[in-house]
Amino acid sequence: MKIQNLPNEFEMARPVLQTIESAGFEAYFVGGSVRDTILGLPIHDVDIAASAYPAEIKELFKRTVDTGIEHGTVMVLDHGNGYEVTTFRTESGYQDYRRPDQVTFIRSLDEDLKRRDFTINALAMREDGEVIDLFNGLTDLKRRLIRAVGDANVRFNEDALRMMRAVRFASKLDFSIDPDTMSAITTHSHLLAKIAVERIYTEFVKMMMGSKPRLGLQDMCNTKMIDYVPEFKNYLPGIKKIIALPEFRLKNEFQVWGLISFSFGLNHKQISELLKRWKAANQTIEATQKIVTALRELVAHGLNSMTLFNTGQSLLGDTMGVARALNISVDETKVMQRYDQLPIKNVHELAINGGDLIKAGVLKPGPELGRILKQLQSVVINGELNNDQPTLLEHARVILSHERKGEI
Ligand SMILES: Nc1ccn([C@@H]2O[C@H](COP(=O)(O)OP(=O)(O)OP(=O)(O)O)[C@@H](O)[C@H]2O)c(=O)n1
Ligand SMILES: [Mg+2]
Repeated sequence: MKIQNLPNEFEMARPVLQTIESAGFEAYFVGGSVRDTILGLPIHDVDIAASAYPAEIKELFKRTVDTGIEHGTVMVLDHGNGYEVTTFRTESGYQDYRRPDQVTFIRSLDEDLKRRDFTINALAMREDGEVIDLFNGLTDLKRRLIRAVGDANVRFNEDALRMMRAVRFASKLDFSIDPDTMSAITTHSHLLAKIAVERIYTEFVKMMMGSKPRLGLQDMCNTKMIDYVPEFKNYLPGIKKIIALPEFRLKNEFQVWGLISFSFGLNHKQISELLKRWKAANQTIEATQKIVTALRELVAHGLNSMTLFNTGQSLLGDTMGVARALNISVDETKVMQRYDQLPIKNVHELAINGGDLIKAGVLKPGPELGRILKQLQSVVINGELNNDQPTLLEHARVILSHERKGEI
């Protein structure tokens, strides 16, 4: 098959392939970009595989970076763009079912394609658009099937993460998993316990952001993979709840963890514990906590102004996204209108700051300042007082005098 009208990303990279080929080597586009182009999906980057060894690639181009040279990958810089060129290789010395320790560079495309995970990922494309398809990947793309290259048991023994990749691609592309491949996943699901949590995290989040996340979770349950993700231990009822939801789409990582934490019924501390076990970034933990707080209020009595303020516009958008997924009915326009009408959107918009309070002789520098400012901020946000400096100075004085009287 020959693909006509290649997306621009391929056109831009074409000179790199031509340079390699004119030196007498072979070069192809490989991996996800070929798969996604045939499916008519947008692509982000192109991967190139070549028969030239890394040292030979480096001789052919003026500017290269050794991004992963021990695995055969050299980044070629061309017209301001970087292209990863990986030497054809076989992988050996897989240790503990993780990524290979050793790779052997080879000159044969066939051997390189043979070591790849799924038939739809084992396509190679020449710079003119001609597709090399040794394992019926094109048929599987048409049948919408995830099928291991060769013996699925061998593929998953080589790299157990591939089992998560199978459910990730099935969810992302709305494909089914070939029965032999599925049964090999069930046989080897325990090997997932050996995989670093960070690698599972990436695949899991991508799966949840796919078009069929519920099927992905169901597949993880059916194959028992879920039992070997210790981060989900004790949360099976929550997972079942998500599977029982109507079909949904999530836009980003925050929405994924928001949906999960809400469905698991977690409080802030539990969210932090769960996500720390997943080695999530602090930003993700905080965002998830805010989304869950907002969701709880939405369900209970509607969002209060302080929560609108604390959540912020972008995470409010994510909260609406999760509410939609959870089938919680919300008047989204009204929520956003109320946010737009908040008297201040961030702490800098408050008409008074610590310096002003000190200058006016209300307070001395110290920890009291922050506390009083927080109170002023909250009366403004709740609409109890106007956001102007004299009013707020006066209110600060009132708070302090009440407090002092209270102390006596
Ligand atoms: N555990 C893995 C990871 C990758 N690959 C091969 O390396 C290619 C590139 O890997 P990667 O970029 O991780 O995946 P893509 O298929 O390109 O998907 P994505 O859209 O997520 O980049 C895959 O297509 C596949 O041929 C593999 O065989 N086994
Ligand atoms: Mg890729």
